[in-house]
Amino acid sequence: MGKARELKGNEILKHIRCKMGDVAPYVITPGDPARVKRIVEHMDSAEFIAENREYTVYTGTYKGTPITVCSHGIGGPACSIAFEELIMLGAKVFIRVGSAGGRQKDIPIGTPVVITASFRGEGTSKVYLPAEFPAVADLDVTNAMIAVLKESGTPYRAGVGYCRDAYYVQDQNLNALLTEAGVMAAEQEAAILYIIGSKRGVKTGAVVSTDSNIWLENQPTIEEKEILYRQGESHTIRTALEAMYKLYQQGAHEF
Ligand SMILES: O=P(O)(O)O[C@H]1O[C@H](CO)[C@@H](O)[C@H]1O
Ligand SMILES: O=c1cc[nH]c(=O)[nH]1
Repeated sequence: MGKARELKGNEILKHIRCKMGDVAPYVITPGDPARVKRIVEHMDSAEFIAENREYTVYTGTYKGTPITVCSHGIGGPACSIAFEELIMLGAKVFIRVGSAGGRQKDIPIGTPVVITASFRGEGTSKVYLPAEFPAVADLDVTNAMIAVLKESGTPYRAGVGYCRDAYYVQDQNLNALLTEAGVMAAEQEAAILYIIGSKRGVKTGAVVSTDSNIWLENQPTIEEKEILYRQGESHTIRTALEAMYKLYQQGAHEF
């Protein structure tokens, strides 16, 4: 396992602009900085730590669980920087709270999807580990999120995600193949998070709300999609926070 780089003294890291002591062992990472604020609203309290480029960071507690919320931006290079710097500062358990395109016809927009593993259709993760290595979420993190969704009776899906680089390129043959193989949702960061988790020895998982679905015959307007996505997002935020609480009770960060 490759260790994260060690820090020098009170070093402030270049991108997330945090230093030792700023980051909790439990980290929730949305892509969108605006989502950070919507997550933090549900915490007991949270302090603004730093804002630089696409990275906005708050640290606080949820039901006594020490949690940092840090946005990671869009795509592999941006998110890998956030994950690496957070790990250097002591992050141990990650949940990505994201958006994604539904890839099964029966997934309505606004559905929470727990990504249990991810197809590595992007470039960044291959710099860390060869393409044959599976991008898999930590079982305890995944199980905690599924338990929260089951307990609340929220309709959800769980399964393999499709992680990719080029948002505006659609390979229809690959899309059809992956849907046939049961892939649930397409997004751009879960595989990188899971591979960095394996490489650096931290626990990772992801829950996304679908904001679209390429297979729907009647495509909603962007405004209708946003309303449905936000309904799903409220479930993903609650799922991540409650899962972190469960994991903290289990001592998931003690390794
Ligand atoms: O909403 P976030 O978390 O950014 O996730 C998804 O949205 C972005 C693309 O619109 C990509 O980052 C993709 O992974
Ligand atoms: O990558 C992504 C993210 C959100 N929605 C999509 O359709 N694709």
